[in-house]
Amino acid sequence: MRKPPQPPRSQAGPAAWRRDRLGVAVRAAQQCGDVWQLAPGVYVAATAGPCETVLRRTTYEYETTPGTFLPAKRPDGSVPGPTERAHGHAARMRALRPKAVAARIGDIAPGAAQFAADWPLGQDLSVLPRAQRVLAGIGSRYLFSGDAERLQAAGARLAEAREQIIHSWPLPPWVPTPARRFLARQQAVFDAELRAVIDRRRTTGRLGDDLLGQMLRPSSQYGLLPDAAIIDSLTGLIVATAETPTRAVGWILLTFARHPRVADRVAAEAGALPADPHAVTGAHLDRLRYTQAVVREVLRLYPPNWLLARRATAPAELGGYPVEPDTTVLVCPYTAHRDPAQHPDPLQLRPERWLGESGSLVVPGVFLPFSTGPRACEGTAMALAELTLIAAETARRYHLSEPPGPVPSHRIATFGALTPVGLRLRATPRS
Ligand code: HEM
Repeated sequence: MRKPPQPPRSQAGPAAWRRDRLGVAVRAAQQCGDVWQLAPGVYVAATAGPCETVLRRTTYEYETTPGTFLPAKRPDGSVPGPTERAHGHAARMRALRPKAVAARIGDIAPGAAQFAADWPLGQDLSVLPRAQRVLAGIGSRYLFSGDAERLQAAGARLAEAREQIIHSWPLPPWVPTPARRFLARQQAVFDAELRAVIDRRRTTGRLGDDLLGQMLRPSSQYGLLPDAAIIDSLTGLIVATAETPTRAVGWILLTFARHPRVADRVAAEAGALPADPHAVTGAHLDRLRYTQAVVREVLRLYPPNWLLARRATAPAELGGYPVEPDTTVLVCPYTAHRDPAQHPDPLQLRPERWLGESGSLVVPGVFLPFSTGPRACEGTAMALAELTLIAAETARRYHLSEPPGPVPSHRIATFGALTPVGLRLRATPRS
């Protein structure tokens, strides 16, 4: 059977992969083209066409692998059926679709402004932990409004437990490692807190207009969503609202430090935002066109999920090669985004490529930071809104710079994500 090309072992064997995954992926895409083989039974989709095919055919010929936000299987081994999945998706999207997000900008903007306003001056600040705290706060408010405080602490511990699992050694699933026991304990605490909130809202009849409220409402098509599905969804969402956007904030702020002229233009545009963040509306956000272009350009260059994993469930074809069931297919937005056929001068930061002649936003080529197809990111609109506001509020207050001296401001980690680990930046007030 015809197989995709495999780069020489010295360049892409297990040792090279462990040392420098990103470098291996970039070189292999240059040498081998659209689809290449990392190991027997592990294919990598490197360019736009194959990446989009795999993502769009997920749930048909491919499935997501465990570890993504909404697991295929519950911890008790039960599997939500297709109707329950569709129902859960519809309930979440009632609160996450672009119009719903635009209507709740007033819940997002104060957190974004606070992130900027509270930046401690005169020191090299460790950016990611602070961004994570603020994003977790914005996320919890969006999910739980008045109950946010109660659930945020348990949610943060759950996210921490999940992080430990991602970075622990991959032992068979039945081994009760300390990290797995910690995760199970934190999941139980979060479940109990959330159940208490759900019970209270049902008893009082005040379901709420937040995401939880949308999930508690019956749908005309499906009726009431089972509690297990609500808890699953909110477990995934509480992690999703803080985890990936934190990395994106890191890349955006690092970009400001390295491209001061881009930051200046964002700052000028942000001057039109109301001084009171509670007064910010969807219309204000819409007008931040250049800032939105910068956010997209940074996500193109540094997709926080640079490699997405799928498993073939049925015979398929990819880039002219047959794919057998059980093959792992890795989708690489990082190399797809840096293909000159999609984005000319792909290594250059050029926010203007996202702006059409009339200044409106356009999509100039492949753009997969949020994936695409049936399992694409449900939080795209919310993420773009909060990243745009955090970028605008920070740039309008400060010049950012990397600490001087021989120590790098961050190191790039690519284990399950593309992260500027340990990123430190210094802020100097504008004017
Ligand atoms: C910069 C910010 C974000 C990025 C880059 C991002 C990216 C992604 C990507 C690539 C996936 C697909 C993962 C895969 O296919 O394996 C995904 C899934 C998901 N994201 Fe996001 N995300 C972001 C923020 C958010 C936010 C703020 C939320 C919630 C409000 C969210 C909710 C979800 C959910 C629920 C899924 C799972 C969808 C499913 O499995 O059907 N994400 N995200």
